[in-house]
Amino acid sequence: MNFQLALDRLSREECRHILNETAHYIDWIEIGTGVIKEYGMAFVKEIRTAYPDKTIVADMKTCDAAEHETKQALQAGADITTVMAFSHNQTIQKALEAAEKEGGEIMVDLLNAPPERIAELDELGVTLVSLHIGKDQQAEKMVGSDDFIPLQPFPGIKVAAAGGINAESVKNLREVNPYTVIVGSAVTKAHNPSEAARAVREAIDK
Ligand SMILES: O=C([C@H](O)CO)[C@H](O)[C@H](O)COP(=O)(O)O
Repeated sequence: MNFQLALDRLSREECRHILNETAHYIDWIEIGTGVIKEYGMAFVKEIRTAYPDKTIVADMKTCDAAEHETKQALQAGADITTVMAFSHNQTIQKALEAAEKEGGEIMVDLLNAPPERIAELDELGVTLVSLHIGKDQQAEKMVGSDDFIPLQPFPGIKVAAAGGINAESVKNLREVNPYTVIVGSAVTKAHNPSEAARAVREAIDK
C-alpha cells in the first residue's frame, strides 16, 4: 500500500511545513484541488523540485478540456493527474492519450459515480481510480472495505481509497489491500502532523 498525503485547504507555507515534517513517512504527495486553484502550476513545479523522489499527484479533478489540463499538470512535474469519472468518454480518452504522450498517468476519481461506470472506464483503458467519499459526504460515511465490492471484477484497475481515512480506519482496509491510501485531514489538521503520519505509516506497514 502506498501512502498518499493529500494537501487540502492549506496555505503554501502550511504545505511546505507539513511536508517537511512528514516526508519521511509518505510515498505520494497530493497537491489538493484547492491548493492548485490558489497557487497553480507554479506550486506543482516547486514541490516537484523539492521532492524529486516522491510520486506527485496533482488533484486537478479535470472534467473537460482534458488534453490541455493533463499536459499542464504533467508538464509541471506531476506524475499523476486526476480526472472525474462522470466526464464524457472523450474526456477520459483525451486524458489517457495526453498522459501517455507525457509519460505520466491519470487517476480517475469515482466521486459520486454509479458502479456501472467502472466497466466503461475499464473498457476505455483506465488502470488507476480513486474510490472517493468526498469531504461533504463524509458527514454520512467514510470510505470502507464494502465500497471496494464493485471494483472486484476489474483486476486490471488499481485502486486508491480516499475519504476520511486515519491511522485507525486504515487497518480496516488491510483486507482489501488498496494500491494506495489517500489521507488528508487526519494528518494535515492534526496537532502533530509528523506523529499522525508516523501512525498511518505504521498501520500501513503492519
Ligand atoms: O480529494 C479530496 C477532497 O475532494 C478534497 O479536495 C481529498 O484529498 C481526499 O478526500 C482526502 O482527504 P481526507 O478526506 O481529508 O482524508
